[in-house]
Amino acid sequence: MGTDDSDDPAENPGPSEDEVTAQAELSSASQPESSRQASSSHVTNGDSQPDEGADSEGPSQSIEDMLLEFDDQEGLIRDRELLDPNYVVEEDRIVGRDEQLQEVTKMLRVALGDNRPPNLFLYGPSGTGKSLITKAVCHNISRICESRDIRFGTVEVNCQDLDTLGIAVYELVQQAADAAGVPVEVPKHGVATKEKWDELYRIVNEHFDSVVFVLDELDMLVGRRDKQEPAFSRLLYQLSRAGANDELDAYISVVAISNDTKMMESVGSRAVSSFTPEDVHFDDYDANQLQAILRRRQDAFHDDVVDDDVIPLAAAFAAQTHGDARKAIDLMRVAGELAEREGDNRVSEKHVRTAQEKVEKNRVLEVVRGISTQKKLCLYATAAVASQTDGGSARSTTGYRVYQYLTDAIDTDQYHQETYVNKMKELTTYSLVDFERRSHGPSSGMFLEFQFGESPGTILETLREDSRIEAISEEEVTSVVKAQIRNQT
Ligand SMILES: Nc1ncnc2c1ncn2[C@@H]1O[C@H](COP(=O)(O)OP(=O)(O)OP(=O)(O)O)[C@@H](O)[C@H]1O
Repeated sequence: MGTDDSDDPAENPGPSEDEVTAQAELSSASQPESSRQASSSHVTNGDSQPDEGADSEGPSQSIEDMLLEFDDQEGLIRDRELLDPNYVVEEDRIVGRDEQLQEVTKMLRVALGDNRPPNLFLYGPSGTGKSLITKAVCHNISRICESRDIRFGTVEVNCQDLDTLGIAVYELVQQAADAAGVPVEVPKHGVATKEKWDELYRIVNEHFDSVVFVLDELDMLVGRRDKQEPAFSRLLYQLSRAGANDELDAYISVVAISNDTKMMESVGSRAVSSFTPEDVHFDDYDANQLQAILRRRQDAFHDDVVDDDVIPLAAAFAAQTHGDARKAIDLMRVAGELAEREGDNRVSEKHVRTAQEKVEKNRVLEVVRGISTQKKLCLYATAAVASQTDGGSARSTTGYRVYQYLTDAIDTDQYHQETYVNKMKELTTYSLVDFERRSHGPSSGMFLEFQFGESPGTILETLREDSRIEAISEEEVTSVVKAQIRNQT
């Protein structure tokens, strides 16, 4: 292992948080001085009457007055934390995951006896409680270990935004140092990945008897494309091998979490032989389970401000995709915030419906913002087909023909059908689209049938925000799609 994996992202990840903040500051700095003064005088003035000679089109109420008025409003939400998807709720609010709770507890409890727990692979769609169950069990183990004088630590990283193995190892070092309450003694950039591993082993050996490494969204850690083995596979190999060898005195266990049920198929053979996890599967929640999850959080709102049909409707919307509890909770939060903003004194069905549109659009936006133009064209073609079929699904063969039309229309490169299918399959990791392999009888070939998690209309609308796609006539795409659907055998 050398510097080869250190910190150069393989692709340009887009503007960093600092850059975005800097841009925001720049744009406020580039406001004309007069307009900045005008708005600040409103803030400090506190007088709701416009100054004499002031622009009669200006706001009728000062910002300060508005702020104070909002501050006086009671609001409908009393405990926002309960509606925050990153907040780890107490055990009595966890519903419908008894089997998984029992399995994870049974396996990790070994740490209580000062022994090495097994490695685990937790898989299933997003929002099905994988992180929550892991955190809840580790939290309890940690409490009991404290009373038994066992130095137990949980080192948790989310791999979603980690570009390379070097960055991932540094993140582990940082989290381990945080858990131990010590400073990190290796730089983030400019050193070989091996030095970061050594720092990790040093911190773990000096401060812990037992550590559980939780690697959330591990399949997203792909690393540099010129490497034969994905970065997550190399991370698993190194970490689990160190656990079994002399490098570490502490007992370590790795909990790998992924939405991709097939992730283990991409793990290299040497990693498979050292990682050998126990699998725990998390299924989708059905609408009843989602209702039960939401009911246990209803006290996030003040008493008697949530209409009876709000929870069943939010649960039904979330169950439509794949039973994502995060989405159900998000819907409740956004519905509550909308009701508050509109000055309503109850959260009602109408707020949930508006929240559903908003949440759906945000999720699509989040995914769509980060993908290449080619992937956008694949997605647009497939969603355009799905939007015109009764069941809202699209065959890959039909989608590909529409994709060809789109690439011709904007005169850009055209992938082969196989690459189009692979690009679409890659989009399944975001739960935006799912697929099944199908055939239309023994004499016809195989095709994939894509099903959308969000409404195809929302996906199309969002993608049309890209000027290259917007330039393609919507009517023409629709007529091409209809003709291709008619030609399906
Ligand atoms: N069984 C449950 N009971 C109560 N809340 C739940 C349950 N399952 C999930 N949640 C809540 O839903 C949200 C998402 O859960 P979690 O982060 O555990 O999902 P995940 O399966 O790890 O998803 P991802 O793969 O997207 O990270 C969290 O706010 C969590 O508290």
